[in-house]
Amino acid sequence: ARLARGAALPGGGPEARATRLLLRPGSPKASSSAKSEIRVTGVGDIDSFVQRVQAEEVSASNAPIERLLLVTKAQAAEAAMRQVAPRLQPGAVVVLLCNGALALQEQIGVGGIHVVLGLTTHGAWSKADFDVVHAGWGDTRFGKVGPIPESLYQSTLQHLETAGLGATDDSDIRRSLWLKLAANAVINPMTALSEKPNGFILDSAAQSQVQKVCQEVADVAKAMQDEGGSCPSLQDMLGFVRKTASQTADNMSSMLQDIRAGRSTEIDFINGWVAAKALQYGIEASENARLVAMVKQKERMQSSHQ
Ligand SMILES: CC(C)(CO)[C@@H](O)C(=O)[O-]
Repeated sequence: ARLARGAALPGGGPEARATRLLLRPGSPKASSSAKSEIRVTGVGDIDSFVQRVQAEEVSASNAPIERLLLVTKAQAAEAAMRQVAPRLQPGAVVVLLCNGALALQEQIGVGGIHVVLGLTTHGAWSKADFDVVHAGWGDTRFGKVGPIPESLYQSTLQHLETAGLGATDDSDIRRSLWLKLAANAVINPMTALSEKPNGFILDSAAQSQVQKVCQEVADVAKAMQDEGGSCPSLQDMLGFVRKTASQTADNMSSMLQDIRAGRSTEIDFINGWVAAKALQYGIEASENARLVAMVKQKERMQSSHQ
């Protein structure tokens, strides 16, 4: 197996290591009979497996939380943090593994906790509740963004490894998050608007728009360089965007999935954040702003048809 899964863990067995999945209050998933496992079906040579979980509403318990992996949609992250905040132990570690992590990091402020930022470029979609298709192989990495005791950080990485997420430590996570933001700023709105899989952005007809969006993201990254981390160049961003699109060529981006399901999208935390930062720094970002307007218009049209 390319990833070590909970089911294969030594000592304690899968039961002892089941991941606790906290669902939002009133989630219909909490009453599902399938809630003790997540079935993951790999496409092509990607492994299929079953991950044991213990799913319950966040309000079902007051048990203190020492380590939290936040994997909500970007627009749901702030509310989720408010719901778990009373349970977070002083010195707890919150690992943010959401699209738009650079934007969220500014928004999510709970005193007395350590934040670790993560990113993943794996392509996946949900067939049904607790039933996921792993459609494109990618990379998952984590990094420190503030002071955190080294032993606590290392043990958090160990937990993430044990849970099967891989534990690549990225010493320049902000740089990697800028690359990921460029991939999301290009792939997500362009595939949502064209209703095509991720490979669409590799078409020659898409190149001038890809270039414009990346140029604006690179300009904002450069302007914000003083806020920490090194800054990827435009060429680095273009290379990363194309690599991600070819690794996940047949996958439907999360934004296209949201549009098709009549849900709100993460556009405000991706292109919307780039456009807002550009305004703040007096930089031109009209292509990102245009994509925000078009995706919002499509969101409204789709939700009125649901
Ligand atoms: C990497 C990515 C673009 C793959 O589809 C994913 O982050 C997504 O869909 O949001």
